Amino acid sequence: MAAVTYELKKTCKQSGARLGTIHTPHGSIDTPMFMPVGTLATVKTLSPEELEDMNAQIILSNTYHLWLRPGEDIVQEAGGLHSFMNWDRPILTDSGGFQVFSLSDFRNIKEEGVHFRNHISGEKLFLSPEKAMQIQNALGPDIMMALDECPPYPAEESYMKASVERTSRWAERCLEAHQNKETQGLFGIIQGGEYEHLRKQSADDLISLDFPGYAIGGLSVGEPKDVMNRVLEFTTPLLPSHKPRYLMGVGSADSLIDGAIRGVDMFDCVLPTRIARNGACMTNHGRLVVRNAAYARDFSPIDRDCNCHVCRNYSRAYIRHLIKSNETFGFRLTSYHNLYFLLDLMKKVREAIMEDRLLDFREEFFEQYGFNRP
Ligand SMILES: C=CCOC(=O)Nc1nc2cc3[nH]c(NC)nc3cc2c(=O)[nH]1
Repeated sequence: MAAVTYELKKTCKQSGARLGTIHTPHGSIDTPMFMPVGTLATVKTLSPEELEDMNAQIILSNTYHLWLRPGEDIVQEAGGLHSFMNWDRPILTDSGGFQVFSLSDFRNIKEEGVHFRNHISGEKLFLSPEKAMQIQNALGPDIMMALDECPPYPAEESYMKASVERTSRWAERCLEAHQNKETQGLFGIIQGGEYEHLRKQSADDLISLDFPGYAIGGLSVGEPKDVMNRVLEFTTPLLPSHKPRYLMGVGSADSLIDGAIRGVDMFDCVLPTRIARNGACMTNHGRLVVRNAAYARDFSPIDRDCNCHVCRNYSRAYIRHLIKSNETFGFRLTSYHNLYFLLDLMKKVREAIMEDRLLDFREEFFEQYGFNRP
């Protein structure tokens, strides 16, 4: 029995969107869905109980970061990530190092793997497909990601072609090195940049390896949104409809809706918790920077149309005061609200697909949120 399976439940009549359920050893996940990011085995400032309260179905953690701190051996001795962080729902690990790999000064990609610097100590490190699998097998997530190269944007077509071919060879090496096939699913990552024929080549290579799910990589790396949407338009149809599709690193409200419309099932992004720590909040009426002086005497909730615990119990004035005072509780309140907002948005997206009205929902949401119309 495969560790991770996907059940396609309904295809939207208005668009390429679909409803499904991903079954994993730690539970099932209704899609399309958003994954809160817990880089160092914690979704910053929030407890597992709070994540369950807001109906987070799955969270993401980072291979590279946990390899460095505390080390996958310690997590393994704790019984794996679920025991270590007291989270008994599904977990997905990605590299989390794509910034390090692509941005670090000393970064050298060879056939055997990637050489780069530890972003904390500066010491030289080496990560191969086999090492990435050994770390993830030790961490014990329900879904692991094959090691790939995420080229910078833009990239020369010749560079991208060579990179896609190496990523396909690395994907095969990851499959060979995979130890716990019965309890951990391994997803392949499609690359190819904005080149349609390279996306096809990458998809064909990885589909032939029969992964239980596929990620669309190489996006949300600085390209304009219309480029991302165009790449999704011709890439998602290349992927099997009976397997999940995961768009890596995407998490703004408009991109989640536009990705779902194009057939994406899974999303992750640090955006909601990262901007929260800067005192910025996602609301149904656009972004609200609650630390601004304008809110000093504003005793209304962050978002009058949000039903979360924070919006029902705390005011903008109070949260602004905490953020300005650098009070941890302030960051907890903005982080809780932002994650709730995106998880609730994906619930509304699933409902809209069920009622075959996702494009209408997009119009309404974009209008209310103030996104410039297409
Ligand atoms: C164990 C190794 C598993 O390898 C990976 O996780 N690889 C990988 N991660 C990404 C992360 C991204 N975040 C964004 N934007 C914020 N774009 C991303 C693109 C990629 C990508 O193309 N590949």
